[in-house]
Amino acid sequence: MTVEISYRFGFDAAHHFDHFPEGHPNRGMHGHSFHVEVAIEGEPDPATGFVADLGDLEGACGDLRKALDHKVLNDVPGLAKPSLENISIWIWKRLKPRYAALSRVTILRDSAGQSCTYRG
Ligand SMILES: Nc1nc2c(c(=O)[nH]1)N=C([C@H](O)[C@H](O)COP(=O)(O)OP(=O)(O)OP(=O)(O)O)CN2
Ligand SMILES: [Zn+2]
Repeated sequence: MTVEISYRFGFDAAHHFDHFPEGHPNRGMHGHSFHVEVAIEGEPDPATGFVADLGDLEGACGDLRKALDHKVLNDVPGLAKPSLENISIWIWKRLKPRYAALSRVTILRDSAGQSCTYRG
């Protein structure tokens, strides 16, 4: 029986988008609060009952949070264009080698009702 487990974390960060015209609020440096939900799908291991250890996943996400929180996202290596789309892909690339059964990375900007999901 396949189940999906997930872990959610938040971070606050700044970014800017150079493709918007001069004077547009998205062109200048501005900040957001983001939430990220990562999901792993699979069958529970009969020996443990776990698909993956959520404590271990929390640790892996903590490292990513450290790389993003209170940063200018454009300056984070690999995130020159820090859209929701590219942030979700950036997180996927860093978790997938450790979690082969990673099924989804969703990033949400709750305050604006916006989200993006990457499934590989
Ligand atoms: N497809 C995408 N479109 C846009 C993205 C994106 O990541 N993918 N991002 C933006 C900007 O980040 C923009 O700053 C979002 O602004 P807005 O929609 O006005 O949201 P708020 O400023 O209200 O968000 P708060 O965090 O509540 O301040 C634009 N388009
Ligand atoms: Zn923005």
